Amino acid sequence: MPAIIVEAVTFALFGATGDLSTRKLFPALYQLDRAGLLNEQTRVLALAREAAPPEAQLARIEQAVRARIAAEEVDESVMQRFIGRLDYLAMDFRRAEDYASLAERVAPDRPLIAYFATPAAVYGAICENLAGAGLAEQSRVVLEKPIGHDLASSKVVNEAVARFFPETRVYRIDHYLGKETVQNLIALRFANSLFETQWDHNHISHVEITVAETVGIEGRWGYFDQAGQLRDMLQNHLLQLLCLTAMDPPSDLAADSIRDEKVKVLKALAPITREQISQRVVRGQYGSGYSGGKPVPGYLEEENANPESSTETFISLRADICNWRWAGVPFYLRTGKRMAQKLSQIVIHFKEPPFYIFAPEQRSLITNRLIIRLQPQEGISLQVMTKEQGLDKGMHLRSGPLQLNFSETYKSSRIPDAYERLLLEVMQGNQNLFVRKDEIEYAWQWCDQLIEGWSRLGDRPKIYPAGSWGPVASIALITRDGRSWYGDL
Ligand SMILES: NC(=O)C1=CN([C@@H]2O[C@H](COP(=O)(O)OP(=O)(O)OC[C@H]3O[C@@H](n4cnc5c(N)ncnc54)[C@H](OP(=O)(O)O)[C@@H]3O)[C@@H](O)[C@H]2O)C=CC1
Ligand SMILES: O=C1O[C@H](COP(=O)(O)O)[C@@H](O)[C@H](O)[C@H]1O
Repeated sequence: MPAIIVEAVTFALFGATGDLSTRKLFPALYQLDRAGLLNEQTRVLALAREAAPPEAQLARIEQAVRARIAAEEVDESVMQRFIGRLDYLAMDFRRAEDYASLAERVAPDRPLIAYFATPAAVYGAICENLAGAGLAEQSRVVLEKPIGHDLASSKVVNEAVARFFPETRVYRIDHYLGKETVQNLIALRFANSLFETQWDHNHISHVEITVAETVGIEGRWGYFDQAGQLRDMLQNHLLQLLCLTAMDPPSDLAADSIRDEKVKVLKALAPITREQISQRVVRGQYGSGYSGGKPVPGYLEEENANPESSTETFISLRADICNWRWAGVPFYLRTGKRMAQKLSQIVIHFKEPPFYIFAPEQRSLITNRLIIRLQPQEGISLQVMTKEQGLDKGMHLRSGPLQLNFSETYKSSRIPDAYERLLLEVMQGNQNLFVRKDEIEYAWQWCDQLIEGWSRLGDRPKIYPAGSWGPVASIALITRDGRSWYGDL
């Protein structure tokens, strides 16, 4: 029996035939049902434009769920219960008159969770039409990223939503915040005095945040080419990871206490001037190469590609946080598609001890690092120095890990997908893992200066082979500071 009691809601999924709903949201809802975390009375309304018979749509959803969960996770009785909660309604989200049929299906006495798995351009119309149908008061709205493509356009989206919904009922998704290991950052930092007392410029020399993917752009060229890796990944996921790593301790776990601290970090990010861009930021684009041992095309050779595109599929940069805690501690961020390995990790590099007493030739060995692995093999590893074993060894140092691999250590618990956690939090009315309007806007403000700098400089991305760690210039970026990216093979 689950310890959590979740109230009954009507869950309206706008964009139910889309990629995100099919691959992530319906499977996540099924998993919540399987875990006993959907109230018996909860109903799911699948909404999209396609005028297919509801039975056909429900069969399609069932098929999609089965295809995306492990065989041992298919429980036929849960599947029947889950499908029994669903209803499909064909509507055009921009047409106010289509909302009358929606309103008939919404229980008046329960929260309505309106999840917008549609392009952001439709968010404003959905909000207005929900309000027009008298559904706004009971609704929590969930907005998918990206919110806009720069500061100005994100304000337009946020303002369109704010006309009908107060911030306390707006849930902006950044799915990285739903990942177990990302939430663990809060536990690691603030439930262990061991780390928090070391968490500043006195003890830490630099921090690396890597989110490397092996996938290319493939069928998503149209969307991705308008965005690029800065907008698709850095503006949201990497800056959120930076905030959670760098923020001061919140006074409690209330959503706004955490979000206030994250905003302070974003406000303290040093601008990167046009003169600094070439030294501090590297843009890359993958050329042809190998992925998983197979040859793969370059970005410009993907289906429907514009061969002139200068959109980046990789970015690395050095960020500096201008505050007391982080003065002089660079944060090196990098993220890219078609890289050598799928790997998301935060590496905290601690400073050398203040006085050195061991053999001089061993000095370069001395290093303490905390590695927070988000994916794959979620876990935490602390590299510490010890003495080599044996009578013949003398005081020879070696570096070894204190390791916590979550799936090995906590064998009984499956690691839930980020969307399962986030859907559950919305149903509970908890905004901790969602991004507030000002966070989005400060993050855009910082990214806009980079976009503007590149455009003024006429910067073109540097080509890197698919299956590598990005352009050589990215290695130079960190080597210039006498450091190297941790763990690149
Ligand atoms: N796919 C992903 O992995 C991720 C997606 N996102 C975000 O999630 C959102 C959805 O993305 P994705 O699923 O890929 O997009 P899709 O284009 O695959 O799906 C969009 C859905 O919205 C429906 N829709 C759009 N406009 C209307 C309308 N006026 N009336 C009725 N239905 C409409 C579409 O129906 P129809 O086909 O009939 O147009 C479709 O069901 C986007 O904001 C995206 O940025 C964020 C992170 C990852
Ligand atoms: O938001 C996005 O995230 C995915 C990567 O997510 P992950 O959970 O697999 O790390 C990325 O591929 C996609 O381009 C981006 O829109």
